[in-house]
Amino acid sequence: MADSAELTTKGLRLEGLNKMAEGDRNYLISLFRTIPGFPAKNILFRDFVPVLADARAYALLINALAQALPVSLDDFDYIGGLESRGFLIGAPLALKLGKGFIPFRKAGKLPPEVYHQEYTLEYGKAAIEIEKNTIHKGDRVLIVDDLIATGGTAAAAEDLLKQAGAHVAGYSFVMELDGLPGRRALGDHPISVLMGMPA
Ligand SMILES: O=P(O)(O)OC[C@H]1O[C@H](OP(=O)(O)OP(=O)(O)O)[C@H](O)[C@@H]1O
Ligand SMILES: Nc1ncnc2[nH]cnc12
Repeated sequence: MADSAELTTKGLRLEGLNKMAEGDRNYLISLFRTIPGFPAKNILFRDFVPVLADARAYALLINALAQALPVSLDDFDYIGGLESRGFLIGAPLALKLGKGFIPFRKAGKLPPEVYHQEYTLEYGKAAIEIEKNTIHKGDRVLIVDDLIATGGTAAAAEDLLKQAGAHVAGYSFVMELDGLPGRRALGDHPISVLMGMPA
């Protein structure tokens, strides 16, 4: 496996991050990493964990997501975070926006009763669940995650909400892997991404 490399603005497609002052943006971007060959051969693993360890960068990231919301605050009731990286940004964003947070967990972690949905990842298969008593018919949920690749995880989140008679209000991602059909899996929902990059 090759060494990890710092992300630079070169090669990035800036969307939500365009709104940030250049100095802050370059600082934030310098704390993302790319690890080639992890967790499988031919995968460029895009990693934002170093951002979390840096108080300034973490705050910049959550502020950027709040500035780039794909819908207005009145258009959703909850933020839904996708385990596990989606928790690390979804929960602080929910607190900042004054919304409740719903964890979409990997299968087998939540007590019954749950809604259950299987899906396919860029490098494997998985299933996610939500607790039946945390979500109700008609609820509108803004789904938050660090990254959209194939869109399988984010689409599974919508399938889970449908089982409850609830709705996706929109999707908010930090990173989008360009060249993969992620957005096509999400229909017409409003989507915001902070930046796109090669898959
Ligand atoms: O668009 P997709 O092809 O579905 O891929 C994106 C998903 O993959 C990663 O999560 P992962 O399942 O690796 O779990 P983790 O957050 O627990 O690391 C990432 O955090 C997204 O949730
Ligand atoms: N290339 C990638 N890097 C980080 N997380 C991912 N999840 C799915 N694909 C990924």
